[in-house]
Amino acid sequence: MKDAVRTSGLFKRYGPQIAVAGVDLVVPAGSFAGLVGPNGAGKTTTLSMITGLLRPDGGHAEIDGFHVWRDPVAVKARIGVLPEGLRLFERLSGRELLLYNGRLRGIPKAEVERRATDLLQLMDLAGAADKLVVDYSTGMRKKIGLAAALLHNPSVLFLDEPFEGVDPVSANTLTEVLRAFTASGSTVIFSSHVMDLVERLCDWVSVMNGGHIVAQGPLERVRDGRSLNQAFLELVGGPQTGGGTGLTWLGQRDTP
Ligand SMILES: Nc1ncnc2c1ncn2[C@@H]1O[C@H](COP(=O)(O)OP(=O)(O)OP(=O)(O)O)[C@@H](O)[C@H]1O
Repeated sequence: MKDAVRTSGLFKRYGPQIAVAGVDLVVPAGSFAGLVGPNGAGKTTTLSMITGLLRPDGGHAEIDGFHVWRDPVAVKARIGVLPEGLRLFERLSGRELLLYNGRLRGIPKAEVERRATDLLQLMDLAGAADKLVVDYSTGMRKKIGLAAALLHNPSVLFLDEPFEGVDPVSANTLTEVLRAFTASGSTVIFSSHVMDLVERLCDWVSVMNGGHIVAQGPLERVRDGRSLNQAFLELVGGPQTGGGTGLTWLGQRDTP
């Protein structure tokens, strides 16, 4: 199977802090892939380097066989990105935001209008299409961000924590959209801390810890007969507290 994403020795350092320590990430085309890891594992830094938002200090990354830093235009035409801390044009309405993004991507006006209407409908945002983005809720922002990332029909979609702050109904809508997207042969890669969600959605998992990939492959192989949560805890090694929190004062009350 062709790989949608392949990195080799990807490396990034911030001063003395090594954020990504030589990552070989592989995601086969058509996968619904989860990138998981504890806080500070290097997930966002890795995704930023693969999507061309951050220049690596070493190693390289390919998308659909195109080199991210040598062939940025070909890569950017193929990817959709929903980054962490999404910045949107707040003074545009949801519809205007999509039309603007589509025109920037070079899609003819009539076609952008058709796609924008379809996506607003699908994301349950048709009623808020003419409302300014600044007045959108967190979940609505995620949905319009995802619509903008899908508008040009990318072959690989990168999502950093797409379900954070999203209510269960909207999460269900996002899930259905993403499932339909991968069913058509496209690839989704998303970072998440929610193991149940990754276990439910993904057929491929990469686990990061301390800037390294510590496990990677089909979900069943990474789980290896355990729940993904258990596998994750064993792989990244939870804190050794002997079963307690060590906070002997927590919950203590002086009796009057
Ligand atoms: N701009 C920056 N300057 C300095 N250090 C940074 C910067 N960005 C990230 N780091 C450091 O790099 C490491 C990896 O961070 P990163 O945000 O990639 O982790 P993450 O896995 O996405 O974490 P989380 O799950 O908490 O979002 C962390 O130790 C972080 O402090």
